[in-house]
Amino acid sequence: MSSDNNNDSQMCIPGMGENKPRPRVLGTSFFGYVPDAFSNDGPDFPSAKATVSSASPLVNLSGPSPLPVPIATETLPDDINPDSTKFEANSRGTTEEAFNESAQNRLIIKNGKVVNSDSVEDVDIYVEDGIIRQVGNNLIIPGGARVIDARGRYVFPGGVDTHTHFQLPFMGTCSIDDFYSGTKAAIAGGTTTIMDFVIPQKGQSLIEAYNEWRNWADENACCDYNFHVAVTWWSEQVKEEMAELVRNHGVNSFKIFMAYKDVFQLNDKEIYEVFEWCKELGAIAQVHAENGDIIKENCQKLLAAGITGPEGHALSRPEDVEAEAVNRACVLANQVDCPLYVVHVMSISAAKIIAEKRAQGNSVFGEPIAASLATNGTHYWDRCWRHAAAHVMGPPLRPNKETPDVLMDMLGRNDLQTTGTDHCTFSSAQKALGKDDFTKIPNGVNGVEERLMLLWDRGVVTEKLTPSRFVAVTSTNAAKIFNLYPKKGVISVGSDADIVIWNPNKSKVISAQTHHSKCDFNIFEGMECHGAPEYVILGGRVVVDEEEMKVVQGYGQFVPTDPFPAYVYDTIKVREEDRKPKGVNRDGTSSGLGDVLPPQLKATVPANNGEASVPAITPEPKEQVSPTPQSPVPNGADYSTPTRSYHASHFTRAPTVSGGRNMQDTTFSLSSDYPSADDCDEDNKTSIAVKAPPGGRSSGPFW
Ligand SMILES: NC(=O)NCCC(=O)O
Ligand SMILES: [Zn+2]
Repeated sequence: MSSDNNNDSQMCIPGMGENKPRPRVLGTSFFGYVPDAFSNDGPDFPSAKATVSSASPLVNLSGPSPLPVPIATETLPDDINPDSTKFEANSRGTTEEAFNESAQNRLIIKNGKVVNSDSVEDVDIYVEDGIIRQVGNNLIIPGGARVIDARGRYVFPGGVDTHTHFQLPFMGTCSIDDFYSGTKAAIAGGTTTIMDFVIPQKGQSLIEAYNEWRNWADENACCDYNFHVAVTWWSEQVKEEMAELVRNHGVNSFKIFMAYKDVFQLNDKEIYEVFEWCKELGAIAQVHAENGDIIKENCQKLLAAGITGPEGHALSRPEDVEAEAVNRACVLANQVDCPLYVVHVMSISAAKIIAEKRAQGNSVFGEPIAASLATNGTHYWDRCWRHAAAHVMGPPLRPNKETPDVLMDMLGRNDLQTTGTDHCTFSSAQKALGKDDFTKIPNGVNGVEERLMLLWDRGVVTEKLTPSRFVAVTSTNAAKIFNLYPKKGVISVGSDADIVIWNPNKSKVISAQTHHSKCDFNIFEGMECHGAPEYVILGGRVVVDEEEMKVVQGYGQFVPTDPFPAYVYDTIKVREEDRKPKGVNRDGTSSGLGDVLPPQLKATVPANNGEASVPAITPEPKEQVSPTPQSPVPNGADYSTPTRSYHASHFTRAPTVSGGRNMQDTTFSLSSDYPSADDCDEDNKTSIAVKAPPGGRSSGPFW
C-alpha cells in the first residue's frame, strides 16, 4: 500500500554505514550444502533420517494427499512493517532451527504445470530446507510436509530483476524505496532475486561504496540480492578495487555510464580500458548508453528556449542519442572481446543495433525494462506536471507508441535477452526538485512489482512470448549471464526453492493505492493485467501465501556471483581464438588473398577472389518460439515425447535421478562455425518440450 507521500524523512539515507556486511553462512559454492544434488543415487534428505526412525510415514504423492500443514505465520510484532517481521538471525539457515527441524520446512507443490526456459511439464516439486529436492511424478517423500495444490496454475522459477536502485543517493535526494520496501514490492510481484547497483561517487573507493550498499541490503532485504558495481571514475585504484570485488566480494559485473556528463560519465578511452579490464577479470561489462555530451548541449539549448517542463527531458535525449551510444559501446567492447550488457533498452533503434551486433557475432545482451515494454513517452507531454515528471527517467520512454510492442517482439525472438525494471522511485515531492528545470527532476520510475504481470499480460497473453520464453526473459537468461544459474532461474533438483505459482486466470489492476512501493505514483496506473502470482516461495519459505504477504525483513540473502560465467565466456573464448590476428606469410609464390583472412573479413570477399573458398557468415535466422503446442520441429525430431529425451540430445551428462538436467553439464555446444552470443541457448531452439501442453492462450479456460 502506498504511504508516506511527500514525506521529507524519505529523502534521507537510512542506516548508512552503521553495520558491517553480514557474512554469508552457506558459503560461496552454489551447491556446497547440497552435496548429492547431482548424484544418480538420489538426494539424501535431511528429513529422511528423522523419517526412518520416527512415526512420520513416507508419502506417495500419486496417492491421496496428506492434509496441508500451514507454514508458520510470523508472530513477532513489527510496528513499522505491519505485514512483515524483522528477521533477527544472521542467516536463514542457522538460527531458524525450529523452522528447519519441523515439517514446516518441507513443501510439496502438486498438480502444477512446471515451466522452465526449455520445458513445460506436469510434475510435482518437493522442497526441503530451502532447496528443490525432487521434481517428477509419483515422488516418494517424507510425510508431514505442507502441500500446495497448483492445479490450473503455472509454476516457474522466481523472477530475477537485473536492475534496481533502492535507496540510491541521486540528483540531490535518495530514491524512496529502500531495500525493505523495494524487495517487498519485488516479492509481491513474483521476483525473488534483485540485482541492485552500487554507484560510488566520483573519487570514492569502490569497496567503501560496496560496503555501504551491503549494509543497507543485508539488514533489510526481504528477497535475495546481489550487486553490479558502477565505475564512475577511472584510475589504478579503481582497477585494483574491481579485481578485489571480483576476487573477494562476489561481484562479476561493472556498469559504466556514457551519460551524466561531469558526474558519472566516462570518455571513450576510459570505457575501452574498463572493458579491457572487465574481460581480463572475467566480468560482464554493462553500459548506460546515451551520449552525455549531446544531452548536455541539448539541455542548455532547450532551457535557453524557455522549455523547462518534463517534455524537455525527452526532447534533450532523442532516440538516436541512445542508439549512437549503444553502437559505440558495442564497437568498443568488440575490440577487446568483452561481453557487453546494455541496461534499460528504451528504443527500437537501440534494440535493433543490439540485434544486428548479435547477428554479427558480438557478445552483447539487451535488457528492456518493464517501463519500455508497457508504456511510452507521450506522457511527457501530459498537461499535469506531476504526471509528466513521474515518467522522467533516462534514457526516456519513447513517444513512438509502437515501441513497447516491438521490444516485446524482439524479446520473443531473442534479439533481446532479459528484463529488468530500473526501479528507482521518487515521490512527487522529490520530483518537484525539478519544477522549474527539467534537468533537476530526479530520474527514475517504478516496475519491480509489476514486471512479471506486465510481461505475462503484454507478452504471453498476446502470444509474443511462450510461457517458456517468459521464464527465460524473467529469470533464466539473467541467471545464466550473471552466473547465478542453476542456483537461480530454473526449477530443478539442487536449485534454490525460489518458486512462483501463477494463476493465469486472475486479473489485477495496477494502482499506487495498492502497490507495495512507498512511491505515491505508479506509471502503470489503471493497467489491467491478466495473470498474477498466487504464491511466492523464497528459499523454501512461502512469502506470498494465496496473495497474503508474509515477507521477512532481512531474510533475503546476498548471492555472490563468480567471474567467467560459462554461458558468456565459453563463446568469448571461441570467438577470441577465431579472431586472433595472424600475419601473412609472403613467400612470393602466391598472388591473390591468402588463407589467413580473419573471419570478419571473409564474409565480404567474393568466393573466387582468393585461393580459399570462403563461406559467407550468415547467422541463422532467429525464429519465434511458437506457443503452439507440439509444433513441428525442422529436423523432424519429435520433441513432444518425454521432455528429457530432448535433454538427452542436447546435454552430455546423464540426467539426475528424477530426470532433471545434470547441472554440471555445459550448455555450450559448438553447433556453428561462428556462434553468436548465445547459440548455446536452448531458448533459441525452434521448439520447446511440451508435455500435456496448456494450449493456446494462457488466460481463459485452462486445461
Ligand atoms: N535510469 C534512471 O532514470 N534512473 C536511475 C539511474 C540510472 O540508471 O541512470
Ligand atoms: Zn539504472
